[in-house]
This record gives sequence, structure tokens and C-alpha cells, in this order.
Amino acid sequence: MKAVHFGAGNIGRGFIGSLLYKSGFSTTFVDVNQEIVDLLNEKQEYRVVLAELTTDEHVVQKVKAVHSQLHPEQVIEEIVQADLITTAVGPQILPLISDLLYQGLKQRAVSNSKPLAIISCENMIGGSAFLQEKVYEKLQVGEQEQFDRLFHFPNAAVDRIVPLQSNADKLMVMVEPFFEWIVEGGQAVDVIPHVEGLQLVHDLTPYIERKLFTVNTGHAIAAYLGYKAGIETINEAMQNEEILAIVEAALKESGNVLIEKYNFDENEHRAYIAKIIERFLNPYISDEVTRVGRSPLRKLGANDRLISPAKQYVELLQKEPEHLAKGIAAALHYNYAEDPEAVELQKEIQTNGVELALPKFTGLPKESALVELILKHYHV
Ligand SMILES: NC(=O)c1ccc[n+]([C@@H]2O[C@H](COP(=O)([O-])OP(=O)(O)OC[C@H]3O[C@@H](n4cnc5c(N)ncnc54)[C@H](O)[C@@H]3O)[C@@H](O)[C@H]2O)c1
Ligand SMILES: O=P(O)(O)OC[C@@H](O)[C@@H](O)[C@H](O)[C@H](O)CO
Repeated sequence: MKAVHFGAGNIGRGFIGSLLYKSGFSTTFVDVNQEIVDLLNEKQEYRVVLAELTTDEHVVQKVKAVHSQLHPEQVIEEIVQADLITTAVGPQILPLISDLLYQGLKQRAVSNSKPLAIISCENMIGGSAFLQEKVYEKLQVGEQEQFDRLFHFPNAAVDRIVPLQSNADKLMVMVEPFFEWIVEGGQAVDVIPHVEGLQLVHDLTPYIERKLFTVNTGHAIAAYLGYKAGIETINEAMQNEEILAIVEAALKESGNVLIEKYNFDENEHRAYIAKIIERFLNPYISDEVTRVGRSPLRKLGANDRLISPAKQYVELLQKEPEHLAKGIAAALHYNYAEDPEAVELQKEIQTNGVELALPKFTGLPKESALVELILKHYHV
């Protein structure tokens, strides 16, 4: 079995590549990082180390890589032969890979009639559907029927904390032991090959919202509050009593939305939150707040981890999400100079004021109780 995976980064190598290897796949990574591409081709294997007391490790083999800008023709050839395509490049990169993916799928349709699943493993709602939309924008007259028949884009939720790596061995990835990969089977259920650890579900919505609005909501709030307090890592941020209390209270708020919306068992959800807090406190992981807080404009987006649960809290429970609002206010203060989105956010705030920047980036109505609440915490 052959897999093509776009993005040989932390989650690509440390999670998806590892499960694919365990499931018998040979994996071709597609990336634009020359050093990583060269190393993967030279070594044809890499180590994945679990961040825990015993630092258990395993070797991922049967891997190679292609630089997509230098050798697009090789990527197309790999797509023609693939049994599965996955991505972990970041939501903002999906439009950039869509043209090459389109070229590959178009070429594949000429000689290979085997249906294929393309699964985006990004932290976003509807990641594969978004990639499909970008690919379909390239379709020429008469191609859609064939693409609809042959290619499926099932949405997915992926969960494993993989921090930035600073190992002497540049291919090695240190990952937390926990992982979860959930894919919406739907019409693609028979097309998705067996991958060890991949769970198929009928409807992904509760799972992706539970993941994004718990793991990523809590993570982002810890990162922005931590950054504001001059703290460097998530683990240290979570050891700060004030930050811990706000993260826990914010997850109670997002949890109340999820429980109300999806009828989750309250005790099970509380246990899910407790497990996540424990993961953030993993002493064997050093995860920088600037990685977790990266791309604040994306994270402040209407459907993302901060605004969506806060909005839904107001709509469904008719109450004020006091702690989610504190997290959003901290995000608005995020001014890390090496993050282009943080620079853009601060520039907008300085030029037009936070009162206009907040609705602009979040889509929240300017005159709303939620905006007022966030601004109250912003100005504290
Ligand atoms: N790291 C985590 O803890 C984690 C967990 C779950 C989900 N995710 C999601 O996985 C995705 C990747 O995150 P990451 O932490 O692995 O980031 P990363 O930066 O480590 O990896 C991204 C990789 O994509 C490559 N890339 C960039 N442009 C490309 C292009 N045009 N074509 C091919 N490759 C390209 C980069 O060179 C890099 O190797 C994001 O959507 C993230 O939200 C991350
Ligand atoms: O990858 P992002 O930028 O969407 O979010 C940063 C982290 O919260 C994220 O990467 C988590 O580590 C991951 O989602 C855990 O499963």
C-alpha cells in the first residue's frame, strides 16, 4: 500500500507517518523544506520518541520525500499510484497544494480507476471539504462527474500534541503518547484503507467540535495568557494558578455548550477535560506558547476555537462566557513580533482601535454583548 502525505512536519512525521507505517504503508512525503526532503531520502527512516518517563521509541521506515516545487512531476506520479492521500500542512497552505493535487488527480483518472480518499489532518472544521473546494475550483468542463466518482474528501479530527523539535537528529520527532484520529466515513467508508488507530465515524461534527473546542480552546487560552504573563511554555503556564483557573473555567463553558448541543454525558466530558489538562501539564514536553498561539487571526476566526464556543455559549445558554472572553482578550494582546498574523493584528489595533479590529477579525457584530464583554477584559 502506498500513501502520499503532504507536509513532513511535526504532525506529518510524528503522527500520520507513524500510523501509516504501522499499518503497512510505504509513505512518500511531499514538502518544500529541502533539508527534511533530503534527509528523508538519505536515511529512508526516522525515529518517533514518546514524551514520557520511559521515552519509548520506534523507527518509521519505508519513507521517502519529494520537493513539490522542484519536482511536481514526481508528486503527480506518486498520486497516480497512491492508495491514500493525507495532508498536515496547516489550513493556510491547503489552497497552495490544491493545484498540484488537482494535476495529480487528473492524471490519475486517466489510468487508475480505483477510488481514492484524500484526508486533511488540519485543526479546522471541514478541512478536507475545504481542500476539495480548492481542487474543484480548478476543474474544467466535464471533469466534475469523474472527480465525484473517483475522489472522496472525508473530513477528519486529529489529536496529538507535537511540539516544535530541537533534536540533534533533525528527522526525529518527540510526541506525546496520546493520539486520536477520527474520520467521517460517509460515502468514502469503503474507499478509506485500514489504518491502525484511525477511527471511522458516521458524523464527525460532535468529534471535531469536542476536540477543537476543548483541546485547542484550552491550549490557545493557556498560550495567550501565558505569553501575556511572560511565560515561555504551556507546561509553565498551566502551573500558574490564575491561568489554570481561567483555562479550567473556559473549558467548563465550552463544555456546557458541547453537553447541551450533543447531549454528551456530563461526567465523561469532565473526565475528557481533566485528561486534557493533564496532557498540557506533561513534564516531558516543552511546548512553546508561541507555537500554540501561532496564527492568532486564524484562531480568532468566527468558526475557530475561541469565538465559536463563546458565540454558541451566548446563543444556546443565554449567559456570558466570562472566561472564554478573558482568553479572547488575551489573544488580542498577542504581539509576538515573529508571527506575521500577530503583527497584522497589532497593526490593525493601533491604526483603527481594538473596537473595530475585534469585529473585523472575528465577524462578531460590533454592537453586541459579547464584544462588550471581551473589550471589558481587554482593557483590564
Ligand atoms: N503539532 C501539533 O500538535 C498538531 C496536532 C494536531 C494537528 N495539527 C495540525 O497539523 C498541521 C501541521 O501542523 P504541524 O505542527 O505539523 O506544523 P509543521 O510546521 O511542523 O508542519 C507543516 C509542514 O508543511 C510543510 N509545508 C509548507 N508548505 C508546504 C507546501 N506548499 N507543500 C507541502 N508541504 C508544505 C512545511 O515545510 C512543514 O514541514 C496544522 O494544520 C496543525 O494545526 C498539529
Ligand atoms: O496547530 P494549531 O496552530 O491549530 O494549534 C496549536 C495547538 O493547539 C495544536 O497544534 C495542538 O497541539 C494539537 O491540536 C493537539 O492535537
